[in-house]
Amino acid sequence: MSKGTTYIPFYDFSPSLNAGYLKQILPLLVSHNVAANPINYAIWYDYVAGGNPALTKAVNLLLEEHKSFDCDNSVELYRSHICNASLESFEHINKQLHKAIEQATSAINDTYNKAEETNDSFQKKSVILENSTISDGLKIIFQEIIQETKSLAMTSQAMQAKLTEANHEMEQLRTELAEVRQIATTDGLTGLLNRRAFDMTLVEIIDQSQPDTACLTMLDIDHFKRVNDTYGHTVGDNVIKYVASLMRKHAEDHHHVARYGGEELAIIMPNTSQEKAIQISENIRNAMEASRLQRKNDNQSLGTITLSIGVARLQVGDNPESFIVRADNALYKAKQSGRNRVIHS
Ligand SMILES: Nc1nc2c(ncn2[C@@H]2O[C@H](COP(=O)(O)OP(=O)(O)OP(=O)(O)O)[C@@H](O)[C@H]2O)c(=O)[nH]1
Repeated sequence: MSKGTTYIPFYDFSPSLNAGYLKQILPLLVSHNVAANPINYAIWYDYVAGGNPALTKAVNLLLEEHKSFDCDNSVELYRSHICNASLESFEHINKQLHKAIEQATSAINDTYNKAEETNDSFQKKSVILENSTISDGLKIIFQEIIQETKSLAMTSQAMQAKLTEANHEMEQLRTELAEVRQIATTDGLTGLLNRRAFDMTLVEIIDQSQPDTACLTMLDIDHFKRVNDTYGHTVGDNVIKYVASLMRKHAEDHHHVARYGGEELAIIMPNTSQEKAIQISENIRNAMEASRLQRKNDNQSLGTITLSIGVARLQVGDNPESFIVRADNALYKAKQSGRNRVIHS
C-alpha cells in the first residue's frame, strides 16, 4: 500500500499478497466499469489493501453517488491520496527552498558584517586599552571578547560558503527541472509542443483572451495513409516533420505550434484576428502544395502532398473542448469538400 499521499508511492508487500490483491482488484474494476490503467490500478490496489482511509472514503463516496471513475476523477483521486508528484510540485518545492536559502544567506551575511564591524571596533579599542591603566584582569576579558567575535565572524563566513554552495546546487536543480519540463512538453518527432503542452496552453490562452481575439487552427495531412503505404513509415515521419517546419516558419512568434496527435497538427493563435489566422493557414497550405518532396535515398518524387485546415475563432463562453470541436468541424468540412483547403467555422 502507498503510505498516504507521497511524492513517490511506496509498495512493500510480498508477491503472494500482491497476487491476492490482483484477484480482488480485477473484478472490482470490471463491476464498476473502470479502465484497467496504471492509475486506476494504483487506486484500487490501495482500496483493497486498506491502510489509506482517506482514499477509501473518497472512493466510497464516488460509489455512493454513482459517479464514474472517468479520467478526471481518477487523476484527482490519485493526486490527492496516492502520489502528488508533478513537475509543478517539484518546481514549487525548489522555489521555496531557494527562497529559504536566500533568506538564511542574508541573515548570515548580516551576522558576519556585524561581527566584522564589532571586531574592527574592538581591535581599535584594544590598542587604546593596551596603553591604558585598566587592570590586567579586564584586559584579559576584553581579549577573550575579541576572540569570540573573531570566531563568530569565521563561523558566519563558513556558513556563508556552505549556503552559497547550496544555492548553486538549487540553481542547477532548477536548470535540470527546466530541461525535464522542456522534454515533457515537446513532441519527440517534430520538436513542436506535444499534446499535453497543447492542452495546458489552450486553457491558459482561453483564460487570458477576450472573445474574437484568439484563433485555433487544426491541420491534417491529406491521404496520409497513402503516403505511409506507398513510401513507408519513415518517409511519412519525415513528411510530418516537414509540415511542422512549414507551420513554424509561417506562424508568428507569439503563436503556439503543436502536434495534436498523429498527423494532425495545430496552432494556438492568441491576439490574432480570424482574417490573419486564415491568411497564415493559406500560406502554409500553399507552401505545402508548392513543395516538391523527394525520398532521401533515391530522390523519388513523393508527388504533391496537400493539407486540409480548419480555423475557429474564440467565442463567448468557449472552453477548450468547444473551441477544439469548432476547429475540428471546420477541418472535417475542409476534408469533406475536397481537401487541400482552409475552412473557417
Ligand atoms: N508515419 C507516421 N504515420 C502516422 C503517424 N501518426 C499517424 N500516422 C498515420 O496517419 C494515417 C492517418 O490516416 P487516416 O486518418 O485514415 O486518414 P488519411 O489517410 O490521412 O486521409 P484523410 O485524413 O481522410 O485525408 C494512418 O495511416 C496512421 O497510421 C506518425 O507519427 N507517423
